[in-house]
Amino acid sequence: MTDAPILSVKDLQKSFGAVTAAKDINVDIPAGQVVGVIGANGAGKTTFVNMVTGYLKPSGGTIRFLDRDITGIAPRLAVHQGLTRSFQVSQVFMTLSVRHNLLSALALARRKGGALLRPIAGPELLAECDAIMARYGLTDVAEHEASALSQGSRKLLDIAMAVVSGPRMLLLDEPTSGVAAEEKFAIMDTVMSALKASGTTVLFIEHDMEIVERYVDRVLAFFSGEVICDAPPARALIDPKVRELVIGDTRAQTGQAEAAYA
Ligand SMILES: Nc1ncnc2c1ncn2[C@@H]1O[C@H](COP(=O)(O)OP(=O)(O)OP(=O)(O)O)[C@@H](O)[C@H]1O
Repeated sequence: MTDAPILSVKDLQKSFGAVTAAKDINVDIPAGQVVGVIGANGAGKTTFVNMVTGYLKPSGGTIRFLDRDITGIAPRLAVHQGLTRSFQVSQVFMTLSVRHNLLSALALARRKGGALLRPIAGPELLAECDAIMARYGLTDVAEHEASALSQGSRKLLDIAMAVVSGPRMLLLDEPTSGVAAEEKFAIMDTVMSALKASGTTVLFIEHDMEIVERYVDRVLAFFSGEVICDAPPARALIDPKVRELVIGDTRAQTGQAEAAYA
C-alpha cells in the first residue's frame, strides 16, 4: 500500500430536486483496500458509486483518482484511467460461450476504433483468455453458453469481463446478489483472491452482512445520503447507529437472522 489514497472524495453532494441523495461525503481510500458499502434501500449507495464511476454528475464536491481530478468524467474515460465497475444485473452475452464472452471483452479492451472489425482471437488473446478463466475458476465451463451457467458462475464471468482492462480499482454492485447461499462464499473466495493477486483496490455495495464481515477491510455505512460510520467491520457492525439504521433495515428486507450480530 502507498500513503497517497488511490481515491479521494471531498464534500461530495448530489440532489435530485428536493431529494438529497449524497451529502458531505468525504472518503480517502488507500490502494489495495477492500471497502464494503452498506445501507438500507434509498440510503445513497448507488448514487455514490455512480458519481465515482462517472455515471452521475455530482451537484458539488470533487473526486480524485490516482491524484487526478475525475469529477464528472465520462464512464469510458474513467475506465481508461483504471476505474471500472460491474453492475447488479449481469452484462454477459447469454448466447455466447464463456470463452467467447471473455474474448469479446478482451478484444474491446485491447483494440481501438475500426480494429474491432478484425478477427478477435490471436494467440496472445487466447492465452490471456485461458489465464483469466483459470484465475476465475471458469476453465471447466469455458465452452458452456452463458445462459447455461449457474448464477454464481455467471457472476464470476461478469466480474472477469469487467477486469480484462486491468483496472487499478473495481467497484461492484452486490457481487453475490441472486447467487445461491451455498455458492456465495466460494464465489467471493475466487473473486477476492483474484483481485488481491492483481493488487486491485475494491469497493462493493453489499446487503449481506456475512459477506461484509468476511471480506472487507473497511465499512462505509450510508444513511439518508450521508456516511454515518466509516470503520473496520468488527467495529462498524456493532455500532449502535449502524445496527439501528442499516442492519435492522437490511435484515427486515432480506429476512436474515436477528441472531447473527447479537
Ligand atoms: N435518478 C434519480 N432521480 C430522482 N431520485 C433519485 C434518482 N436516483 C436516486 N434517487 C433517490 O436518491 C436516493 C438515494 O438512492 P440510491 O439509489 O442511491 O440508494 P441505494 O442506497 O443505492 O438504494 P438501493 O439499495 O435500493 O439500490 C433515494 O431517495 C432515491 O429515490
